[in-house]
Amino acid sequence: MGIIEKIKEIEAEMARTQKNKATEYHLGQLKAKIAKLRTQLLEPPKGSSGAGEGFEVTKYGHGRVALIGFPSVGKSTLLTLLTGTHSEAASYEFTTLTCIPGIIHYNDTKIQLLDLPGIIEGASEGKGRGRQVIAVSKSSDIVLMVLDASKSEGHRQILTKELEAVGLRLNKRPPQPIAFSPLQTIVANAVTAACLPHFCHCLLYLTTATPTYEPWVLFREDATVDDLIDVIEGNRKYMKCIYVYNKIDVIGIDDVDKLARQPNSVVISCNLKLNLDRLLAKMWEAMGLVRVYTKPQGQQPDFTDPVVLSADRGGCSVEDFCDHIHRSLMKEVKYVLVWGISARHYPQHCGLGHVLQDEDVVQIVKKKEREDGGRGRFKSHSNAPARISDREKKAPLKT
Ligand SMILES: Nc1nc2c(ncn2[C@@H]2O[C@H](COP(=O)(O)OP(=O)(O)OP(=O)(O)O)[C@@H](O)[C@H]2O)c(=O)[nH]1
Ligand SMILES: [K+]
Ligand SMILES: [Mg+2]
Repeated sequence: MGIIEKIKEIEAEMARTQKNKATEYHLGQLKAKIAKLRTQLLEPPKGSSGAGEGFEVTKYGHGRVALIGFPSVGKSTLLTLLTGTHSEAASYEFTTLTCIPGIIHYNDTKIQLLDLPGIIEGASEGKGRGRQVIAVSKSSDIVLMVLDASKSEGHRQILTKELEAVGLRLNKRPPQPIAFSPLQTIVANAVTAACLPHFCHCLLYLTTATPTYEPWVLFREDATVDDLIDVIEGNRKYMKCIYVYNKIDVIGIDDVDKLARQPNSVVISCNLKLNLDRLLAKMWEAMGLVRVYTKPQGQQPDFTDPVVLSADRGGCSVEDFCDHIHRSLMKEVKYVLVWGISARHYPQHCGLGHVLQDEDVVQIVKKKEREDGGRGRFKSHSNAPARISDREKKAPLKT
C-alpha cells in the first residue's frame, strides 16, 4: 500500500472513531502516525536532489519570499509588477509551471521574490506541483499567500490546511516545551493534575504511548496534541505569512474594508496598481531585516551599502556583523562604537554580544587602534538614541 493510501485509511479510521475521553489517546496516536507518513511523503525521491526540475533556484539577495496561492489569483502578474521580471500571466489556470525568480529592490536591500505554480487542494499529497511548491516555500523566509478577493474566504483555510499538513506553520509561534526527556510516568501523572485542559490531554497520550520507555513532554503553556506531535517530529517550519487579497477592483468597498481589517492582510489590485506600496512595507516589516551602516574611522558612514542581518538568518549581534564583513575580523576587534536605536547613548561602546537594530551605525575599533572620537553628528556622547534620519543619510553633516 502506498503512503497516500495509508494516510487515507487512518483518516477514515479517525472519522469512524467517536471523540471522547476514552478514545482520546487512540486518536492522538493516529494523528502522530499521519504526521510521520506525511513527512515521508515529502522526502524527495531517491537519487534526486531537493526541489526538482524547474524549481532549483539559487538563493540571491538578503531574503527570499515565495508567492503561493490557487491558480489564476494573480501571482505572476504581481511578480512582474514588483520585480520587472516578466512572468507569463493569462486567464487560464496553471499558466506558470516552474519557479520564476525576480528581485525587489527595497530600502537598500535586495529581496528575491519567487513566482510559483498555483497549488490546489491535495497539494500536500503531491497533487499538481504541490510537493515542489511546498519545498520551495519552505526554503523562503516568508510567504505571501495570494488570494482572489472575489472568491470564497474558504480558500485561505484550504491553503493553510494544505501547508499545515506538510509541516508549515504560518504566523504561529513554536510550542514551548520545558522538557522533552525520558522520565518516570509518575512525574507526568502528577503534572496531569494541572487544570489546563489540553495539557492533561498531551500527557495522557504520552504516558501510555510507550509503556517501557516513557518519554514525556512538559509544556509551559496550554499545548494541544498537535503541538505535541510538532515537538516530537521536530521538522516543522514556522513562517510569517502575509495574506494578499488581489483583484479588489472587482469587489465592493465594504468587502474590501472587511478584508483589509483582518490580521496580517493586505488588499491590492494588480490591474489598478493599488496599494502595492503598502504590500512592500508589510513584507519588509515581516522579514525583520536589520540594516547596519559601517562608519570608517574619521569618515561619515556609508549610507548606500548596508550590511544586512536578520535574526532568523544568522543573528544580529556585533559578532554576526563582524562575521559578515570578514571571518577573521572578530579576532582584531577591541570594541565597537554604536549609534542608532540599539545604543543607550551616542556613541555606545559595545562588545561582540551587543544586539544591533535596523539602521544602526557601527564603527569598529581594532586592537592597537584608537577611536577617532567622531565629529559632527557622530561625535561622542550626544544624548538621545534615535534612528538616523533620512535627511542625515542624504546630506550627512560635515566633519
Ligand atoms: N480584475 C483583476 N484581474 C487580475 C488582477 N491581477 C491579475 N488579474 C488577472 O488574473 C488572471 C490570472 O493572472 P496570473 O498572474 O496569470 O495568475 P497566477 O496566479 O500566476 O496563475 P497561475 O500561474 O495559472 O497559477 C489574468 O487574466 C490577470 O490579468 C487584478 O488586480 N484585477
Ligand atoms: K493564470
Ligand atoms: Mg502564474
